[in-house]
Amino acid sequence: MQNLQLLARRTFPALILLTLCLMVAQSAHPWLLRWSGQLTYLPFLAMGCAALVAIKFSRSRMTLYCVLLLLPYAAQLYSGQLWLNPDIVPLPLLLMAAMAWLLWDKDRGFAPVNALLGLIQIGMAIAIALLLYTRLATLSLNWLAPVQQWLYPTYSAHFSALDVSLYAILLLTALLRIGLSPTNNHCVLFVSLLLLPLMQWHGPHQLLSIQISLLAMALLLLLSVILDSHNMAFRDELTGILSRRALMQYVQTLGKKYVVVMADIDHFKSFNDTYGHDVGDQVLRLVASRMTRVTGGGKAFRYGGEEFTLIFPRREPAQILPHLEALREDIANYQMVIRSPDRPQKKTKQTTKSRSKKSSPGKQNVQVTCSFGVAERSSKAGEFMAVMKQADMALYDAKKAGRNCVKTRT
Ligand SMILES: Nc1nc2c(ncn2[C@@H]2O[C@H](COP(=O)(O)OP(=O)(O)OP(=O)(O)O)[C@@H](O)[C@H]2O)c(=O)[nH]1
Repeated sequence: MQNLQLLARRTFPALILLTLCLMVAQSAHPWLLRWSGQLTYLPFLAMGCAALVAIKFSRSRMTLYCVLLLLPYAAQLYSGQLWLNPDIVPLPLLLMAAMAWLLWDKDRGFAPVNALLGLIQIGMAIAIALLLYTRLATLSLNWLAPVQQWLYPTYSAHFSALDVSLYAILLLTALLRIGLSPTNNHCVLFVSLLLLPLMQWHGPHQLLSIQISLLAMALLLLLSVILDSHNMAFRDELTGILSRRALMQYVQTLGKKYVVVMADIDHFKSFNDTYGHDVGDQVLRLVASRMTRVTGGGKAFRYGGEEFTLIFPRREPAQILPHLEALREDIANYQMVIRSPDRPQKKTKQTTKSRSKKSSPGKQNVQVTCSFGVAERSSKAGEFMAVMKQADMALYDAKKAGRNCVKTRT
């Protein structure tokens, strides 16, 4: 479910942009037509820039995608409608097979051996698709009759029923991949795949549509690299929430009134010792996701280790305490379902308040608690670091008071 939400969030804006571009191209506004002659080389330039940035960021797949997307465009410019010749297999379809294959692979970088491996993979994917296509094209595929009927008469000059079926299969495999791993990178690569059927379609203003879509795609590819780099810099890798670096940048924007909360998972060391580091990581992710749901205008960051920082701008401690209590209870009452650790559990003395009970096989329900220390910016503690120190001392008070509670320092 979470994957689907991510997928939709990361794919729809790109799809909408591409659709708008196509609509603009199809409108064939006289102004656009006047400029269309100048657009011939722009897609090469834009995709070339995207490829260079991708190389800089070691995105080997993205670089290959840029090249593969330009191939049918170049073929169209320089050799006419190569793929409409019935003796020749559609080039975009073959390239889509290579791109769908690459989507399942990982970025291999540009070391000569890896680059060679990448090229061999592309060659193999194209060869297999070519073989399949030529074999299937000779068979009588009666079961494709409904597709053929649907194509006739609008699209049959451009796509055979076999083409449409293979495009659909390739798109589904690509969709499955991004469904399983909806990273920014995968989503934008998936959207670029969708341009390939367009390259085979030979309708009105096709060249203009391809040119504008390629320009938009180059922009999207560039944006995805920037977004991913931003995420790497400002999001915590393990939990996905904002990181300490993001916190330090955020505090620059704070006014004169705010509250800082330091939160810490109780007895996390013994939790790690009991269940293993991997389960500890799962718990950190779960606690982090609860922290981000804090109400009352708070913003959550992972400070480091099992410590989190919450910032409440323009608030006083009295205003946020009910929200912190709600968060503390929410975490304490939450039955976290974790995958059982592979390694056998060590018998440890029950110093931890983390309780566990068996649920379904392979899964366990565990509960963890957190302690919170609160401090506000005041004339005594004017600098952010001083306020944070106060919050840290309040956290220490909470630990001393038995944990799973909220303490305030003024
Ligand atoms: N699994 C996992 N453990 C981490 C991570 N970062 C820090 N830790 C562990 O968190 C534990 C922190 O333990 P302590 O600082 O002793 O605190 P505690 O056991 O939570 O005890 P109290 O804070 O006093 O309640 C250490 O065992 C660290 O190894 C992480 O990213 N993943």
